[in-house]
Amino acid sequence: MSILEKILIEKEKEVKALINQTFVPVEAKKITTFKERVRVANTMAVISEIKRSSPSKGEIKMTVDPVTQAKQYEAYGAAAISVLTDKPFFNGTMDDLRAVREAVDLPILCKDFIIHRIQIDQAKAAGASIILLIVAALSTTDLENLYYYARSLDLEVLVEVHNEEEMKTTLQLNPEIIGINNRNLKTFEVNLETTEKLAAMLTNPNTILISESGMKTAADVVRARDAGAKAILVGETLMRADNLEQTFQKLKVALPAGGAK
Ligand SMILES: O=P(O)(O)OC[C@@H](O)[C@@H](O)c1c[nH]c2ccccc12
Repeated sequence: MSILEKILIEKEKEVKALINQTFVPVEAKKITTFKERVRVANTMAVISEIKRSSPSKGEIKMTVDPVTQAKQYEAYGAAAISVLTDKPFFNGTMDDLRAVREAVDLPILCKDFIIHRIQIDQAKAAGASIILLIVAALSTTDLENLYYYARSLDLEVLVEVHNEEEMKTTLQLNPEIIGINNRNLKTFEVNLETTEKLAAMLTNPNTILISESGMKTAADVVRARDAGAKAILVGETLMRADNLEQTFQKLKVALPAGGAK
């Protein structure tokens, strides 16, 4: 059984426990959307992730304080913050997201494996403004239903793909934001060529393309940029950075002039 299959079994259980629960919403904040931030940016937008551990890397930084980390991300110019909220495999919690929401004024991505509307309700109540839909984890019908449900709640949606077939499915939906995950969630293998290969399939020039996972050096980011990415999603490199300010400087490469739409 692949790790993704194992995770999805756990998610089914979590969803059962969530059904019929109501969630107390955090106080509303007026936040500039991720899409708008990307539109005006002239450097690569960095979605900066809070990730204590992962199935592929084990412990990354178990002692991290999500609020302190998020405030630093904001200070050094993150475009959005991604908070892993999955507990069994990534040691995150929805309370992390809630705390980060109160501490910063950036868009927040709820990084989880969403298979049911109730998780979207929960993420929204905790203060997420972006949710993730992983195409590999969903049937086409569920993908569509969850996508339109999230949009109806005014959430931004990051649709994540890893191969050509998933990209084809996603293009039917024509979402505003597509993330290409360089990491295969079934084997954990990371290959930056994935972004280059799948970006070439994009048809709508207004789609915001995000290259996800495995970004370490400025050269990696330049590759993603040259493939058309306007944003990168970075976890481990930021979590392990000794000097976050310098790391952000390195990752925020210039975008081509007039490239930002
Ligand atoms: O730590 P990295 O290699 O910078 O990766 C960040 C992010 O892309 C990765 O955490 C991720 C991408 N898609 C996911 C889906 C579920 C869990 C995690 C992920």
